[in-house]
Amino acid sequence: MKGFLRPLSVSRLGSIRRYAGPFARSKLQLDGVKDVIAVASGKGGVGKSTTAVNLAVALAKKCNLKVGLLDADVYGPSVPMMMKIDRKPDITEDKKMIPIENYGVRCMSMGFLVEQDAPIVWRGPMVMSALEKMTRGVSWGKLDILVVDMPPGTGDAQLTITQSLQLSGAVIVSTPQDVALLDARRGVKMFSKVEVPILGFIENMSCFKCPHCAEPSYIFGKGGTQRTADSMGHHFIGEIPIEVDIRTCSDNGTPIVISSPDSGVSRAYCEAARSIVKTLEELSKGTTFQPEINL
Ligand SMILES: Nc1ncnc2c1ncn2[C@@H]1O[C@H](COP(=O)(O)OP(=O)(O)OP(=O)(O)O)[C@@H](O)[C@H]1O
Repeated sequence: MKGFLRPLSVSRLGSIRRYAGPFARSKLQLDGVKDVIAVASGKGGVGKSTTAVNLAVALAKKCNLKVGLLDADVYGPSVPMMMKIDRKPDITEDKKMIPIENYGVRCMSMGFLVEQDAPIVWRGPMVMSALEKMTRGVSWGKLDILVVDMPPGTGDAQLTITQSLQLSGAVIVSTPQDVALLDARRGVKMFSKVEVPILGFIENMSCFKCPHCAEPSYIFGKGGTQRTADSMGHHFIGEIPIEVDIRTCSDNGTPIVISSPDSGVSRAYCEAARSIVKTLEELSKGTTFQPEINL
């Protein structure tokens, strides 16, 4: 798999010019890292971190890739708990942090650097500097994919990441609920503005299957994410149901892909991981289509 290279159309060049403002600086390519993908959601609490963690583990364990996980959600870092890591990173001689590995994934999170229950009450510039440290200041080593768990929303921190890191693409996570999908659309537009291809949508919490009679309940609505992806001309990667085990495994620090690798949900995460790898390969060969979006 190679880093993403895409010829720019005239209209895309136009949108670059529009955004050649204060953020216009060369994007950081992390040494030895082939692809960097963002896992994002417009709305908070839709399961973006859960998805990022399970995808990262699936990419490492099922696709046999060298994988890193950057928890860029500086205000609410979840990776330390979800990946069961509770120590501080070691530092190299040239003062770079060494990511901490668990379940075959090299992780870095603001949560490694602050006390677990300490509130992170930073203003914009501090967030920017923290993000800078967690990207440029980390010795990632050789990686096939670095998965970035983005902060929710489309504000300063998200823009900084999308404009300073050379992202190969973004995965959009949403529940099927209209209010989440509205924010997901905003997220897609943000990535389009900064020329980051959308790898596809994942629907999280798609339905709840009754453990007694297996009757599905569509708590947040049915099929909304697929419809949104279709309407925007993007790929629908797949759906993950709402299951108690997903939540308990996350809380225990053993992602479900590790604790129940043969479960239907784990298979769904692995399929999603394979689909993402395939799309990255197609993007690197220039054989996939990215729709133009009216911004
Ligand atoms: N498919 C699922 N089934 C059951 N619980 C889930 C599922 N996905 C996520 N959760 C639970 O929902 C809560 C929110 O998930 P998560 O922290 O991944 O969301 P997020 O979008 O990253 O949130 P934030 O906006 O705070 O970053 C967590 O308690 C998580 O364990």
